Amino acid sequence: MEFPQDFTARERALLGARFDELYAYATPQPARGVTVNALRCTPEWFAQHADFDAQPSKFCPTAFTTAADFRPGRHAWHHAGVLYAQEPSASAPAALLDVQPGMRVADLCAAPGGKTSQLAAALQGQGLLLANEFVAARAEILRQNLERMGVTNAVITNEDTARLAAAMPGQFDRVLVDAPCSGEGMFRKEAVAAAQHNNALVAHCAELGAEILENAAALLAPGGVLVYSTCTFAPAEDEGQIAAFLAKHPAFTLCDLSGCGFGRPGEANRAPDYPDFRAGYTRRIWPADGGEGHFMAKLQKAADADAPTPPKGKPPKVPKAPAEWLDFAKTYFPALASRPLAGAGEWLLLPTPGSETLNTAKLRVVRGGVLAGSVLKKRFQPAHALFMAYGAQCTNREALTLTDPRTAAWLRGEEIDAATAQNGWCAVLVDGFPLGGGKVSGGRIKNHYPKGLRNLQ
Ligand SMILES: C[S@@+](CC[C@H](N)C(=O)[O-])C[C@H]1O[C@@H](n2cnc3c(N)ncnc32)[C@H](O)[C@@H]1O
Repeated sequence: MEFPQDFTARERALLGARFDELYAYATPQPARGVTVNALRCTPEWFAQHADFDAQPSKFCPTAFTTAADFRPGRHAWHHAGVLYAQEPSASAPAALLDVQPGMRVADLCAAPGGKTSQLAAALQGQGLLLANEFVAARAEILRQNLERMGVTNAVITNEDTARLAAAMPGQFDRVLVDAPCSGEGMFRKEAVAAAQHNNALVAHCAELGAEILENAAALLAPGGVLVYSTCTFAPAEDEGQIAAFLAKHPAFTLCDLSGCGFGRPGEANRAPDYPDFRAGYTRRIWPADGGEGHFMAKLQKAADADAPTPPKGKPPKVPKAPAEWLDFAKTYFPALASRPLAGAGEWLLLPTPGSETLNTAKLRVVRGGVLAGSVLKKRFQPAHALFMAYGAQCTNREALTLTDPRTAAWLRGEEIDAATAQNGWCAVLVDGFPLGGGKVSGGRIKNHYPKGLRNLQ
């Protein structure tokens, strides 16, 4: 691997003879893996039933390494949100945040959503997840991924983190900052990362990361925990960033990650201006450790830190549930019939429970719950998202398996035979995991799997 010159000069100066040891990749090909969605199954169930080679990763209990030529995006379990293609070391930061069901969690740099999916899985559908992405097109990809993973309690925003901090100060128990970075850990995976790399990019990313970290600190409740991560090695974005932040914020303490079971401690000569900084409490994954490269730090806000009063938002108007929805829900999803609905343009939305307590009125909200469907010509037309979130609870189901040829046909967008589903709407499932919905008539299921998501291979 040919590294950029500026990078090699800096790292050789910092590491001396250790450069060749730490930058010797542990695998000949870039590491590949999948992270299992605990909203769908346990890692144990996945390990027993996967029909491809998957070895547990040391970086996170729900992550697995896969063969270099495995294409997760073509697997039916990918479509069913059972797994998320994620380089194994990228699974480490979200797991460090120690998210528990019922918490309020914010992921500030969320797209495409690998770590957000892990946070959602840790919440187990209880509590609230604010998933923010600054770049609009990427926020749309984030939405699609969270829909596929069956996340029911996320509010997805497309915002500058400063606007989030102003609207919701002190509101979150956990905050993840997976900062936009100079990507030195991407050199081997993406040639463009090496081609675009220069010292000015590092300085720009360090500045942006510092801004986002400030806003993350403001969003965090007293006693709350923040994880900051990058996929780069640059001191200004890693140890230097965290040391400078701590020097400015006495209400925060650095948590010791040395017991995390992977990687190596952060390095003091990467924050030389801060002799009191405990660099060894932060964590690095070097190429020699089996990942492409990650840095992470965990910070806790003092329990007696000032708790700002957030500005009050207006409670949203709750429209009367249309009869078409109520009839549909009572027939196919009885547990949802009593849930409040919100309007989203021509669509009806099952709002994220608790989201009314967030002051999002002036924010760009991409999605604040699960799209239920729309009323067309006095008939309720269910959304794909409804089946992906609640398909396993649908009263009318067609159960497929990985080896059933109807599974591939369904994902190609074809009509399939119904073996168990009765006339009307039905959820289609593979191994019990949702693959969208269809409409049964005369023993055939008309395919409503969205065209843009079909697996045409
Ligand atoms: C390292 S990536 C996040 C990867 C993601 N956490 C995951 O696990 O899938 C950093 C993200 O930060 C976003 N970003 C860019 N500028 C930003 C800004 N000013 N504020 C917040 N996020 C920004 C990028 O678009 C990118 O999606």
